Amino acid sequence: MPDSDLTFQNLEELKPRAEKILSRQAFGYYASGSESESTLRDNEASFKRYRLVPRLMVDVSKVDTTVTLLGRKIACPVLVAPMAMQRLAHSDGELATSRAAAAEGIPMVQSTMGTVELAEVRRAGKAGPMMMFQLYVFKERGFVKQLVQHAEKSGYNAIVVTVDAPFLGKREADEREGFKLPDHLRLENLTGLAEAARMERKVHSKNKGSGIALHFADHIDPSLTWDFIPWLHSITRLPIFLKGVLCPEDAHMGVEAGADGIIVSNHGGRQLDYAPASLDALPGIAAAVGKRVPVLVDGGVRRGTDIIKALAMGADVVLIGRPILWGLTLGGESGVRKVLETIKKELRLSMALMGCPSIEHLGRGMVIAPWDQYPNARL
Ligand SMILES: Cc1cc2nc3c(=O)[nH]c(=O)nc-3n(C[C@H](O)[C@H](O)[C@H](O)COP(=O)(O)O)c2cc1C
Ligand SMILES: CCCCC(=O)C(=O)O
Repeated sequence: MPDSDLTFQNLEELKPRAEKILSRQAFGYYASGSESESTLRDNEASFKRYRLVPRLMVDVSKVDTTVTLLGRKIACPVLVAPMAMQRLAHSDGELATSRAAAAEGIPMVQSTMGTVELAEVRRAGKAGPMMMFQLYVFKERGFVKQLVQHAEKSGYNAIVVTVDAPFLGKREADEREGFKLPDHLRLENLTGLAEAARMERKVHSKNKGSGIALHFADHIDPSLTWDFIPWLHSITRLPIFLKGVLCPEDAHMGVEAGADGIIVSNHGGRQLDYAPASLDALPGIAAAVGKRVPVLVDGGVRRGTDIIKALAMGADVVLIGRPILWGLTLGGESGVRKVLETIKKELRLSMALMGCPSIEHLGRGMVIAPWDQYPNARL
């Protein structure tokens, strides 16, 4: 597939361009949310509801976007969100994303459901600051143990357990299109295991409806409870982040159960429709966590100003999902690099315009919610 023209101004213009290149099945799988896609739309819409109040007369001749996560310095407070099946977008798939993220000094989170084997993806990103492995919890715990320990040995620096998916959400585009993984691709982390052969058949199955939803229902454990976290700690030394938290009480229970990080997320609007927009859920969760562990957020981050809003409202780092897949579709490694470069540049300029020479200058007072008063407003 020839790489297309990589002149673009911003991340918001990429989706229609990727749609022209991808198959209907692949675009539907990547772009869609669940049911009426209310949460999917609300993720981006929520960022647009908040306003920023710049501060003036601060020396912003130098702007430092770096932050520290798990003791490692990263180029800016951004991670590449875990996303399955990246070879649907480009033949280099996860390898391209991993190289691009490393070159930009940004950590990638690798999905369990990758189409390149996890150790290869880690090797491709060895020049980067770190990588995390996203875990889906299979009913077969022996398999989970093997997967996690393999990720640890391969050099991943943290485990991200996705806790919002006891079943896959009802994604009607996938049902309509009968979404399956094409025959030339494999879920490479699941091969070589007895269990995997049966799973693979399901993912490629000729059954009507979404192949991945069927796979999920068969093999992912919907009985997961908080005692899973101490068990996971018992089989790995890696820090454990929980992804998919939307309720302050769950954030608190997660930290009590031993989580080393909380990711506020509604899975890009792909799980429970009418779940709150991630940004709206964030302040309550940040308050409940109370700086005991890092708080991350994803869903709808498309602009440098979105990163500023999320950080000012209590996040330490954001994750970016779909725009990475659109960049990968357009131009493989170069496409992903351009996406990350673009948002980094926007972040740097907006920080300067906000009067923030470094990330710790960002605070709640700089963001106005629709229900807040403007500073010193006279009614
Ligand atoms: C195509 C696609 C595949 C995804 N696969 C996974 C996955 O394997 N594991 C996971 O925890 N989240 C997965 N997610 C959710 C993302 O990690 C992230 O929460 C979401 O996409 C962020 O929202 P955004 O796309 O609006 O930036 C996936 C999202 C998309 C769009
Ligand atoms: C079977 C792959 C599921 C990946 C996922 O989490 C998603 O599509 O949202």
